[in-house]
This record gives sequence, structure tokens and C-alpha cells, in this order.
Amino acid sequence: MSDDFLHTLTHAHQQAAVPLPAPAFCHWAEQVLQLLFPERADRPLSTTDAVAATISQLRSDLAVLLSVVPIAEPASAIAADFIEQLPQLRELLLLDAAAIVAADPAAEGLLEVIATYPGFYAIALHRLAHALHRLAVPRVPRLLSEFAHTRTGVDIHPGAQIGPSFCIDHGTGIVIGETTVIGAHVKIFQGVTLGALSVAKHLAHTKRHPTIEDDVVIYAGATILGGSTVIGRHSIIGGNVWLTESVPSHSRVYHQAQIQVTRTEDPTADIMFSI
Ligand SMILES: CC(=O)OC[C@H](N)C(=O)O
Repeated sequence: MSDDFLHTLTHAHQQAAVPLPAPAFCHWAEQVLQLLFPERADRPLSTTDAVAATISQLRSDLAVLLSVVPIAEPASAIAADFIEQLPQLRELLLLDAAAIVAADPAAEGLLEVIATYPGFYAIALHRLAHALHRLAVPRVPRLLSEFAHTRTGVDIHPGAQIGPSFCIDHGTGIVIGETTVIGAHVKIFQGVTLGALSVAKHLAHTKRHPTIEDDVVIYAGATILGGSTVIGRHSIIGGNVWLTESVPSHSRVYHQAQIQVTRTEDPTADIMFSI
């Protein structure tokens, strides 16, 4: 091993920013979800005093965790501001869970959705991350969204704006970009991408991802790209659609696959497909 390499690494370590305690932040977010939803709790809280003490503990834990993050305001003020939003966050998440129950014939009820659905978990962590993003907390929102991503395969940038009653069914392989705007009562399935039409560094801080208006359904594998792409309200986007332009309200957009089905009972017949 060369001395140069040792010195390079030493210098990199000396210059490094204070690392974020990622597991502690993720644990804190899990605790917030357990407070808001006893359905997810190891041990439900049985008295008002216990609830109040848990809220107070989560506030001070957040303030301590944020003390290593470079933020303009005092960590305690940000923590207090976040905790004030808990009633609204719970209300929004209950609407999301109810939307999943209402949409999914396989869902048995709120308890199952809140405790087990990856789509619910992904939107829950997104709403926490988005609240911190709006409070201008750097790095932590992305840390939480990547935590949800690793657990669910649902990659929602903390900056994405998502309206009430959002339903993700079969939450896996989903990408929702930073400047996406989603209205109320939108339903998406596995493999949906709401992405940028082109990826270039100079486009940072511009609207690169689509706008999905109220009551839109986007089926599995659909890809919708572009910052000026607007999917009008009450539209249905079919599975595997590739869409880079706006569609008006009440549109039905389908991908027509060209699939051929042939039959033969002769096992020695030529194989008709190629890879
Ligand atoms: C979701 C997506 O298209 O991302 C591309 C790139 N990271 C951007 O934010 O523009």
C-alpha cells in the first residue's frame, strides 16, 4: 500500500463532514410511526401521560439528532415545528390508508394496510421526510426516503408534493421524482415512474417531473416523463404506457402490445421466438 494512498484517505477523513447517525434517524422515524399508529407499535401507549411523554421524548430526540446537521435555525425550534405537524400528518396518513383499503379488493382493513402494506409505509416515510424537507433540513429527508426505498423498492424524492388519499398498490419498483406534483385521490401501481424527460445538471431547480391531477389512476409499469407533462384529472393511464406529453382530463391512455399467440402440438416444431 503506497504512502500517498494512506495520506489521501487520511486527508479525506479529516476533511469529512460530521456523519449523520443514519440508524438513529431511521429509528426515530419508526418511533414516530409507532406513536401515530398503534397498529405498528410494539407496545401501545395506554395513558394520555404516556402519549404526552412519548411526544416530548421524540421532540427532544429530534433536536439532539439535528444538532449535527447544518441548519439555519436552532435544532430545538425545527424539532418543535415538526412535532406541531403530527396531527396533520396522522390525518393525511389515515386518508392514505383508507384510500388503499377502499381501492384494493385484497386489503382486509386499516389494521392490515397500516401494519403491513409497503405502499403505506413508503407514503408514511415520505410524508415525514417531506415535512423535514419543507423545514429546510438538509440530508435527513433523503436519508429517510432512501430508508423507505431500501425496505420497499419505492423511491419517492422528499421534495415531491403528494396530495391527500394517495394509494400505492403493490409498492415496489416505483420512482417519483423531486418536482413531481400529485393531486388528491391518485392511485398508482407497481413499476410506475414519474420522471424527468432528460437528465442534465443545468436542469436542477427547474420543474422536471410531471404533474398528476386529481383522481388519476396509473397502472403498472407506466412511465410518465417531463416537467410540463400534465395528466388531466380523472384520467386513466394503462399499464406500460410511455407518455411524454400532457393529456386532458378524462383521458384513457392505453399501450397496445403486439403479442402473437400460436399453438402447436408438435414438440419438434421450430421454436418461433428469438431472444
Ligand atoms: C426521477 C427522475 O427522472 O430522476 C432523474 C434525475 N435524478 C432528476 O431528478 O432529474
